[in-house]
Amino acid sequence: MLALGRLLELTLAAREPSEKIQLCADGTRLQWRDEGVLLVTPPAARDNGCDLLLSAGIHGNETAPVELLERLLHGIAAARLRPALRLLLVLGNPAALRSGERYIGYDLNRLFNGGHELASGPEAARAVLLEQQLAAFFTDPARRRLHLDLHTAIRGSRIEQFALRPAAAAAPSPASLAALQAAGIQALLLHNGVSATFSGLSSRRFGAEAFTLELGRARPFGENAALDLSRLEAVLGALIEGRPLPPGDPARLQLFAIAREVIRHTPAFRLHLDEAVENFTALAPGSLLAEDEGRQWIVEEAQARIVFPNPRVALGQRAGLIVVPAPQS
Ligand SMILES: O=C(O)CCC(=O)N[C@@H](CCC(=O)O)C(=O)O
Ligand SMILES: [Zn+2]
Repeated sequence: MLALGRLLELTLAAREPSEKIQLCADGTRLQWRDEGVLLVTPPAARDNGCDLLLSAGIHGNETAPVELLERLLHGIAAARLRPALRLLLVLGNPAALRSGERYIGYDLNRLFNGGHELASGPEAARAVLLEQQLAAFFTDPARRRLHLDLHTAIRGSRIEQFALRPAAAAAPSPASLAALQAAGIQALLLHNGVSATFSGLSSRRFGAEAFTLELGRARPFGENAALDLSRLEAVLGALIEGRPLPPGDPARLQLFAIAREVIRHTPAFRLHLDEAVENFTALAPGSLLAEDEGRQWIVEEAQARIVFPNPRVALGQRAGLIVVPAPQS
């Protein structure tokens, strides 16, 4: 195995490779760009004009997607997978991956699109570095730009695998929706405001078609055997090699809009949901969902469901999303 094929091992050990550039047997070039950031360039004759950013580990306790990227990279390094596009692989938060925590000081996925200006410490520095890496990767406006940021969720979910799309000028393309469905994604949540997330950055600043994928529940390294990511792996393998993707049916994706964000403003914040309540659980109309000093969140929306309920977020951060079904376009 080429040393640069061991991106995860190097990153977890906080080691830099002695050689920063290596060639795979099929002519693919691997370049270590920085800690946890690897650029994969195909031979020019195979390049199909697409720039694909695949990221995982933006949250350090979300390991299944990191293991998935590692498997893909091993395939590339061994020339079993022959890339036909430029690919940037990013392990988002190396320090948090080493400690197995969601984050060290600040949630990295709230620090993009200018969010780092109010923060400090390892995540603020990492957000700046990742923005620079994206600026160096997405340079040619003539190339197709895609970003999939892979996550797992803190809680169980009535819909196990789903995607979130940052607000963007253009509606998601039918081809992308078909690809998501083929990859095992069952639902899509459409953000409606500026997101300080990594996918929000690639969408807003670099015009990439970007999605955050939620791929089951967050567990430590080595404990992900029960999670089946084989459909996503097949789609990513085909995308990387420029092969036709497995067929998918966009009509089978459930669409949701974000009706309201519940924000924890003060230490007095209370969320009136049991710890066992799963993502996409229905919320009873008229019920008191949360309260904070002088504020109440009462469920007003028909067919509302809760996603990412978390009363322990930092002050000023999102403690849950109230989502509602959106019309299929
Ligand atoms: O399970 C949870 O509460 C959070 C899981 C997670 O990390 N989700 C992402 C979603 C990002 C987006 O809205 O695109 C996050 O909270 O950063
Ligand atoms: Zn996450």
